[in-house]
Amino acid sequence: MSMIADFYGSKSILITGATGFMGKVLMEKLFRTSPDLKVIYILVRPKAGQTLQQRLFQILNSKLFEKVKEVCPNVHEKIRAIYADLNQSDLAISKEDMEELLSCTNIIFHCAATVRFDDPLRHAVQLNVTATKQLLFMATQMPKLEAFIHISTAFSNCNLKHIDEVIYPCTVEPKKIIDSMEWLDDAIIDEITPKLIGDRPNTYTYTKALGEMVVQQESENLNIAIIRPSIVGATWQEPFPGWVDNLNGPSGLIIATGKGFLRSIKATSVAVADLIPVDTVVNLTLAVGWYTAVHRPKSMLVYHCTSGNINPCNWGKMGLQIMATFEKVPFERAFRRPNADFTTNNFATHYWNAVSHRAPAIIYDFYLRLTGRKPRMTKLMDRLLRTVSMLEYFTNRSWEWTTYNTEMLMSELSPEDQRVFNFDVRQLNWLEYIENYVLGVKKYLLKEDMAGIPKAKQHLKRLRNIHYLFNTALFLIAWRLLIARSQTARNVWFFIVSFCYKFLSYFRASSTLKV
Ligand SMILES: CCCCCCCCCCCCCCCC(=O)SCCNC(=O)CCNC(=O)[C@H](O)C(C)(C)COP(=O)(O)OP(=O)(O)OC[C@H]1O[C@@H](n2cnc3c(N)ncnc32)[C@H](O)[C@@H]1OP(=O)(O)O
Ligand SMILES: NC(=O)C1=CN([C@@H]2O[C@H](COP(=O)(O)OP(=O)(O)OC[C@H]3O[C@@H](n4cnc5c(N)ncnc54)[C@H](OP(=O)(O)O)[C@@H]3O)[C@@H](O)[C@H]2O)C=CC1
Repeated sequence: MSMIADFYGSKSILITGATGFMGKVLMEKLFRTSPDLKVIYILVRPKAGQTLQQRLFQILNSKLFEKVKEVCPNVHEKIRAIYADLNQSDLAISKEDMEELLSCTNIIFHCAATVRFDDPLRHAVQLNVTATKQLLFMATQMPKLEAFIHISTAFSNCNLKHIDEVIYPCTVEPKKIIDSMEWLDDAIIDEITPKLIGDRPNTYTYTKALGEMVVQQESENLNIAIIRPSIVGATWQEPFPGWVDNLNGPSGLIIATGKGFLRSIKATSVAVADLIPVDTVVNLTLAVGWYTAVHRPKSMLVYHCTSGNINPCNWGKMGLQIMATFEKVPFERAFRRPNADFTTNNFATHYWNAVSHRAPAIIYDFYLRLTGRKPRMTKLMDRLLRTVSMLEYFTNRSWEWTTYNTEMLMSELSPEDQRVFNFDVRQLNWLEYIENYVLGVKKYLLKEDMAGIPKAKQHLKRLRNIHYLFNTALFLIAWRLLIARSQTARNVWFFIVSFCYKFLSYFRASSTLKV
């Protein structure tokens, strides 16, 4: 019997960010392992013309929830979508909903955040700091609350090389930052942002660090824990391998590479690619929720959910495996043949961006224009290169995260819980995981059918022939230009042409003789 599953069996759980990548997997696992749980409250906002109920319907009817429907047929009755907007200072929760949340909630999983690297500081502070503070304030008024689990990121202190499971203070207090956002105008905020974020690469990592400080300062008598995952990737095992539903982290780059848009990136092959499967993060999160509520540690614990220190994989190995999978299962309608060159050199990066990325995009747009269509490739390429440049910080460094608390927790679990809520990444086979990841991207993100693989392979062969033809034409043009200027080149050219001519004449003569 799983103690963790049993624990959640009778609880009312509040999840923020339930419509996000991690939130969906968290809900799925909760329902699958504890189908008797009382209720899951999810804080949702309407989005893209969809109401709360439509969004919920879409999630529950997705492939991810297929197994849940078997073990918990009345799952829709156990989810309560509550209107909330974390962009608003009071979270915009109605009075009635607030009363229900305050009186019933047993556990909170706070996953909502803006994960955009370049969000304006004001917005990132609102989502990742102020909303967290507001939620903590709500938590202090919940008489039945047993644990508050805050999802942060392993990169909140990416300005350090060695990171322990402790909160590192930022130079300016979160309270001061929150207050200043109220009276500073956008232009001034933009101006001071680089000074505030200091040696962190973006507003995301900075505001997640501020969020951790808020959690520490506002915890009062709450039972709180913080989880810091590294780069969250597709599912490893549960509910099935390779599930992914957004372009963040490596997923977008896998598409860009597989479709042949991106052929070279600035990355250090030997740097650790600290990926962690989303189901591993979810298993740790649920185990932490149980441990925090039942064992009530004296101080707030931080748990690192990383892979690099115990089962490292580097970008080089990852790139090779991604490419090997493209050979077996290519993506459909690729723009160019996939290629993944990793370079650390700035000059080489600029060179490849010009030759391998921008030039083909310009040529393709020229072709689109000639055929009366709207050019779009240059714009897409600019966006892609911007995204890649933002990820460069993470593909050219390695970090050391200690995982004492995570290991301690593993030793506290029963063998059954270690199996059902497995977060031991030592068992992860990277080659298998990456292959499933690429397959998952193809199936669940690109919605491509496996039956289209022969056609995709044929398309790649055609692209290879076009590539050869293009290179030959380019060589001949260059050569023609050269012989116009150099006597030696001209002599060599005439020698080759006369040689070919003689060879062809001999061939023709000998075949006439045979007849
Ligand atoms: C061989 C291969 C090696 C693989 C090698 C992998 C290295 C991978 C390192 C990861 C390292 C993370 C380490 C931190 C881990 C955390 O803790 S953070 C959580 C993860 N967060 C992220 O990854 C967020 C990154 N993304 C962003 O911040 C924003 O999307 C960007 C990059 C600033 C782009 O902003 P934008 O130009 O306004 O674009 P946005 O509106 O978001 O989207 C525009 C278009 O680009 C597309 N797009 C968005 N993001 C992406 C993307 N990542 N890729 C492609 N297209 C994208 C959108 O679908 C959209 O397309 P359309 O709908 O217009 O057709
Ligand atoms: N993905 C990763 O690589 C990593 C993620 N993390 C952390 O994990 C957590 C979850 O990330 P992930 O699932 O990947 O992120 P997603 O971007 O997929 O999900 C973010 C969630 O937050 C919600 N949200 C954002 N703004 C608001 C708002 N104004 N009001 C209400 N809800 C809002 C989103 O709702 P909506 O659907 O309406 O937009 C969505 O449900 C975050 O805290 C992140 O910092 C940590 C390390 C790595």
